Amino acid sequence: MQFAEFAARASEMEAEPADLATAALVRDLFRESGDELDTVARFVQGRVFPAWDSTTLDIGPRLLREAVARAAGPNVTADDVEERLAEEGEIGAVAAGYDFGGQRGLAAFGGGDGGGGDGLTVREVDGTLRELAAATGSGSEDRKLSALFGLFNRASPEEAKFLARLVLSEMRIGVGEGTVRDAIAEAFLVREADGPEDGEEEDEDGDEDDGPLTRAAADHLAAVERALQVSNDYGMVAVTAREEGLEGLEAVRLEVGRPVQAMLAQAGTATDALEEWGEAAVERKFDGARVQLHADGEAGGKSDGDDISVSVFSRNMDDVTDALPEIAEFAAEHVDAPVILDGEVVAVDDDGSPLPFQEVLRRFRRKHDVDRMREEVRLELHAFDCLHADGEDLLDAPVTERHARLAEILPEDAVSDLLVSNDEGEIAAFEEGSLAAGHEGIMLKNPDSTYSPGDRGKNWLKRKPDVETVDLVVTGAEWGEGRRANHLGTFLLSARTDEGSDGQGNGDGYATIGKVATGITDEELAELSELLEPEIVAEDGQTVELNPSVVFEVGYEEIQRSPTYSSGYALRFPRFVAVREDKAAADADSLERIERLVESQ
Ligand SMILES: Nc1ncnc2c1ncn2[C@@H]1O[C@H](COP(=O)(O)OP(=O)(O)OP(=O)(O)O)[C@@H](O)[C@H]1O
Repeated sequence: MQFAEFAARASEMEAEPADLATAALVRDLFRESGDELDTVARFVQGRVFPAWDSTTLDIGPRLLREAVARAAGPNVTADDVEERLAEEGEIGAVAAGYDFGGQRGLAAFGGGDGGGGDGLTVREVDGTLRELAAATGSGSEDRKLSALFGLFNRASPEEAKFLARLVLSEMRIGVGEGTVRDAIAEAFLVREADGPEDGEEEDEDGDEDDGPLTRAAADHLAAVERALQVSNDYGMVAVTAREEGLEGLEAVRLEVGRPVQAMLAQAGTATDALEEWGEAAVERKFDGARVQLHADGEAGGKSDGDDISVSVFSRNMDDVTDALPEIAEFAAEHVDAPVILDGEVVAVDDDGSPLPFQEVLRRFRRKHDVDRMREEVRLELHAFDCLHADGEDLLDAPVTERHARLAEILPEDAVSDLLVSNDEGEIAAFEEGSLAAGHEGIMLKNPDSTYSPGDRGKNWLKRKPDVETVDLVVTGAEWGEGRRANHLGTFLLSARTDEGSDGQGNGDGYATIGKVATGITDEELAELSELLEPEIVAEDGQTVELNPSVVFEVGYEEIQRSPTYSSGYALRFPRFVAVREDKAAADADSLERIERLVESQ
């Protein structure tokens, strides 16, 4: 498929306000994507790699601006691009405003169709971006720049628009995960289930989708959803649906080495839990960072441990194996068959008492000096779930069975204690013991519930007595003054507003709610500046606008209604607690949660 064709379809999606009609456009695109279906299914979501793969292009807005400037011709500088960005508000529109094709190079000799002359293909764009992601070490920035320049130089304005957005992983075409899921089902499954559809073309206004789904259609949608949950690979699932239908989708299994999304919790109490389920599976809530352990070994047989290879993934499915060698070593030592385990890594002091979770995050971030850090911050694994053991997927097994499998795999002190009880008093005593031991609180789980990846449902409740903090996205900042002049000093915080819509953070997905400047040491300020500077999208005097990517945990005294910020709320006495390295912008707290917090004040 020509990239120009893909860009034209993306433009149609961008112009289409109705979700159903957008899904129909995606469906049609998928049906016509041929060999490039897997890539197209990722591109529509602004992804080059599958969701489980933590490889990134590692191209910040600054590098992209430079590439755009270079392709736009000798008279255009990165500063000019930045200026236009301040006017247009987003890089796709800026890129579409330059006439790359006519400038120079191959395109000038190609067909005279405004720059798409020597036809970029979807495959070629994908290949180049993948190569560019693999570039590391000295000179890699230059190589990235020239590879990007090469792409833009051959792009028409429409192609440039979506290329720029793809590079920043933000397509802004209203296509979220749900849309892609529906489009896969509709493109390759639902039609069969609903019987032959002669007048398909006439149905394109989306009317056909208005009625309730037929049973078969609902089952097909569920099969796609399930395959996606298990694999986190939209490209592979689309191709499987097309090539192997329902049966193929049902055969998609967990794979050791391919992380799945973590199951999440809501806040709740023992009373809530017992009312709902009759009894609860209660565990300590460890105050650390979530990890998923994948150990590969000989299925079915006890190996001697030498041929076990272990990967450790963070809550965002980033590979953190190298930063946490002792966790991988621990697993390699104890595991002798393929497993996928879920748990929490906690930092402990010399007596084994838990330290605040910020200490763990210092380890997660670490790329250099891992050995020294290993001495400084001791880590312990507390595993609480088992998703796969020895060739068997356990997602559909109940909590109690999964826990029992876990207890067979790891030594007792690495496995969370589990109390199954219907007695509030007994649960309260367990909670007290948990807090006395320095843990954060307790987790209450529905003993019969299955493991639903990525779901913040009602089957896991968390209970912690501490004052609430909120996790907010940093969307802006101000340069400091005096001795802090070289650092970003005051940070603008936003809550997510996209919950339930396209889930992608597209468009105006964030609403401001306050600024934080206190609670930050000089050393932290320097680190924060380093972290945030590459995310600067626009600057105006002291103020900078940031690409929403870094999440702060922030304490506060109260949340008030306020016209100052776009959320309609303001944090009173906000205090920086930590960077939530384990969270992406999409995991930050939503405005809906803020509203709930306001109600409960
Ligand atoms: N026994 C346990 N079972 C499940 N999760 C646990 C347990 N102990 C600690 N946790 C941690 O608690 C989290 C559950 O809360 P939630 O899903 O809301 O994540 P979160 O947003 O990181 O919350 P928090 O900031 O409260 O840790 C899990 O992600 C996990 O990191």
